[in-house]
Amino acid sequence: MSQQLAVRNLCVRYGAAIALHGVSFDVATGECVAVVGANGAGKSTLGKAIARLVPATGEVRYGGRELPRDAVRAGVVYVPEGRMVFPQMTVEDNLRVGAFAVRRAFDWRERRDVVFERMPRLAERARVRAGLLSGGEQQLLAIARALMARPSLLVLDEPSLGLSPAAVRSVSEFLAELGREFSVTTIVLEQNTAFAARIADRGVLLRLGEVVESRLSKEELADPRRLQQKADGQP
Ligand SMILES: Nc1ncnc2c1ncn2[C@@H]1O[C@H](COP(=O)(O)OP(=O)(O)OP(=O)(O)O)[C@@H](O)[C@H]1O
Repeated sequence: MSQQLAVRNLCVRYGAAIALHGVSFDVATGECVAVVGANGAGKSTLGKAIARLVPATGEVRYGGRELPRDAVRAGVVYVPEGRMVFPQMTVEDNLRVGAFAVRRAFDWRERRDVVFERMPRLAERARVRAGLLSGGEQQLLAIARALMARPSLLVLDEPSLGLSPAAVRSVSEFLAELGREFSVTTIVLEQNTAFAARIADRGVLLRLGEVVESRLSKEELADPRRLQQKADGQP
């Protein structure tokens, strides 16, 4: 698999506070990589820095080139935590807004049909106001809205946050197939390591803004004791 994303020596400061400190890792085309770490480790900051939503120093190279400021146009879309669908708008209109994120002219209806075909639960609720959907359905809608921009790299911030165990299961089932269904590379920023282990090919462990380990196996992701040992610097 070719290397698609190369993050090199990424640093982000919020005033005097350093949130990311020389972060480097790669993601290959079609991979699903989970970035895990405790509260405040820098996961969201890393996702936003990759998607060019916060100022950073260092390099984000995508497809061999420096990722431009307008990352969405280059195919990189960030889905914030907390779902943030437009509650008063229908499911379909939420998708339509997602298509407007890219300024290329294309038929949004065609893309909607592709998304609905793979997400029948949303298709059945096309005319329902998004605020009436369950938490899990809203999370799926947030992902679907991002897919409307036809990304090649999706950065998902805590997709399991605030969901019931059943909703976590249905979102993880969808995400596990996402790469194949939509030819998309995925970075999932997660505190829920059991969820991360279910969907990701491997993990990157962050601690206090630094990468502790960039090649965690699925088995390591699923083992909280092992992760804690690594975060504590034990071999
Ligand atoms: N806008 C901001 N201004 C100042 N400090 C910030 C800002 N955003 C984040 N931080 C700080 O940067 C550090 C990393 O935060 P970040 O949200 O990236 O971590 P996280 O791993 O995503 O945490 P969580 O899992 O709690 O969402 C934290 O110490 C946080 O307080």
